[in-house]
Amino acid sequence: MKKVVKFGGSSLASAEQFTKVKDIICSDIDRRYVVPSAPGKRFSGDTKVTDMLYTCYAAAEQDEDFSDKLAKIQARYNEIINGLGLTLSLDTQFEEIASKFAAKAGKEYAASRGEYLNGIIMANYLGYEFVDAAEVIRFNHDGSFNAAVTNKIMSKRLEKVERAVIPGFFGAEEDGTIRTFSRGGSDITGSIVARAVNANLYENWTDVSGCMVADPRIIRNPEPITTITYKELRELSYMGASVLHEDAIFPVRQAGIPINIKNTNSPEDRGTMIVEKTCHVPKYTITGIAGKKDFVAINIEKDMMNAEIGFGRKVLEAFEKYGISFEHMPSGVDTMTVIVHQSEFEEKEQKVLTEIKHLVHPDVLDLEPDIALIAIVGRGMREARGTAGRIFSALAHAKVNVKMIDQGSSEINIIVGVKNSEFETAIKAIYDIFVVSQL
Ligand SMILES: Nc1ncnc2c1ncn2[C@@H]1O[C@H](COP(=O)(O)OP(=O)(O)O)[C@@H](O)[C@H]1O
Ligand SMILES: N[C@@H](CC(=O)OP(=O)(O)O)C(=O)O
Repeated sequence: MKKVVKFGGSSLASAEQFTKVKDIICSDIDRRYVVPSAPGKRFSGDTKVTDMLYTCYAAAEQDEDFSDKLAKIQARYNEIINGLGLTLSLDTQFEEIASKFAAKAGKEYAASRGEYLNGIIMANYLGYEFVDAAEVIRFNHDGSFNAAVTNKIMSKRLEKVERAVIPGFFGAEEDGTIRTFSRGGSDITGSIVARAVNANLYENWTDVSGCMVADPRIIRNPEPITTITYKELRELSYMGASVLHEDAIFPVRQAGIPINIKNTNSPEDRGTMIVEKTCHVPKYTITGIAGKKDFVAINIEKDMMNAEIGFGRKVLEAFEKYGISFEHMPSGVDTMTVIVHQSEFEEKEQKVLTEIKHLVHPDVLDLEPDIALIAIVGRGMREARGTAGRIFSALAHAKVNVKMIDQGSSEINIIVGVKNSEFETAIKAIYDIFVVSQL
C-alpha cells in the first residue's frame, strides 16, 4: 500500500505541530510520500510564511532594504528547527534566497521558498529523501501546469524512492524558472504525487475534521460530510469551500484515487472521503453549501433580444476582449445578465460597457455590484422534489432578497445570488432548513 500525505500550513506552523505530523506519519508505514506546505498561522492574527515572503519580495522589488523581513522569516524556521532539536542550518539557503531576491528572481520564486525550506526541515526530521519539486513538477512557459510531462518525470524519479518529501505549491519550467500554483496549491501537488506513484489513497491533513456541510467560520460546529463525490467537492471548493483547492481533484480523479481529508489535531476522526462514485446515501438532501462575495451583475435588456441570433456571443465577446471570465449568465426573453468577479471587472468596466453598447446596442445596460453567490450542492438533489422551493422559502423567511438563480443541468447544484450584506444570513437560513431542522 502507498499513501501520499499532504500537510497544510496550519499543520506545520510550529515545532509542536511538526511533532503531531511525525506521529501521524510514523503510525502508518504506508504513509510514504509527504507533501508539506509552508508554515501557516500559529494563532489567529499571525501571518503565514507565504505572505511574509510575498511582502519581503515586494520590498526587494522596490529596491528597499529587505534584510529585516527576511530575518523574521528565517526566525520562523529556526524556531521550528530548535523546537524539534534538529542540528540543521538553513544559513546557506537563506544566503541564496537573499541574493536571488536582490537579483529580482520573481514573485513565484519568492513564494515557493516557503514550501522548499519546510520540505528540507521535514525530510531531515523524518529521515526521508528530499525531492525538490522544481525537479519533478513541470510548468509550461505561459505558467500553465504540464500534467503529462510531470507525470512522466515524477513517476520515474519516485519509482525507486521508498520514502520521500516533495514540497508543495511549486514546480519549474524546463529552463528551471520557478512557478507556483495559485494560493492553496499544495493540495494540487499532493494530488499530482498520488497519481505519479499510483497511490492507494491521498490523505489531505488540515485543521478541521473534513469538509463540513458549511464553512465553519459562518456556521458554528457544522455537520461533517462523511462521503462526497469529486464532482460535488469541485463545485463546493470552486465556490469557496477552501478546505481543498478546486483543482486538486483532477490528477487523482483520472486515476480513481480517493482523497481523505483528515484533521492533524484530531487524527482519530474519520474525516471526509472524496470518491468518484458512492452508494452512500447522503444524510441530508444537500451535501454542502459554499459561497463567495464580491461579484457584479451586468444586466442587459433589449426588445426582441430572443430573435437576434448571435446576441449572447457578442456580449460575451466584450468580456473576452478584456480578459474577463464570466461566472454565470442567467437570461430571460429580452434580458440577459452576466455575472463576473468585481475585482476583475472594476478596472476595465468602462471599456467593457462601451464595447457591449457598440456590439449589441442594448435598450438598458445596468450594473449591480456587491453580489454574493451561494452554491447549494448535492447528488441527492436530483431525486428530491421541491429542493428549490425549500431554498427560496427559507430565504424569504430570513428576509433575504434573491437576486439571481441558476441551476446547472447536472442537477447537483443550485446557485443563488444575494446581496453581500445578506450572505451569512442566507447561508444560515439554508443550513437550518436542510440540516438543523432534520436533526
Ligand atoms: N466547508 C468547509 N469545511 C471545512 N473547512 C472549510 C469549509 N469551508 C471553508 N473551510 C475552511 O478551510 C480551512 C482549511 O483550509 P486551509 O486553511 O487551506 O488549511 P491548510 O492550511 O491545512 O491547507 C478550515 O480551517 C476552514 O476555516
Ligand atoms: N503556502 C501556499 C500554498 C498552500 O497550499 O498552503 P496551505 O496548504 O497552507 O493552504 C499558500 O499559502 O497559498
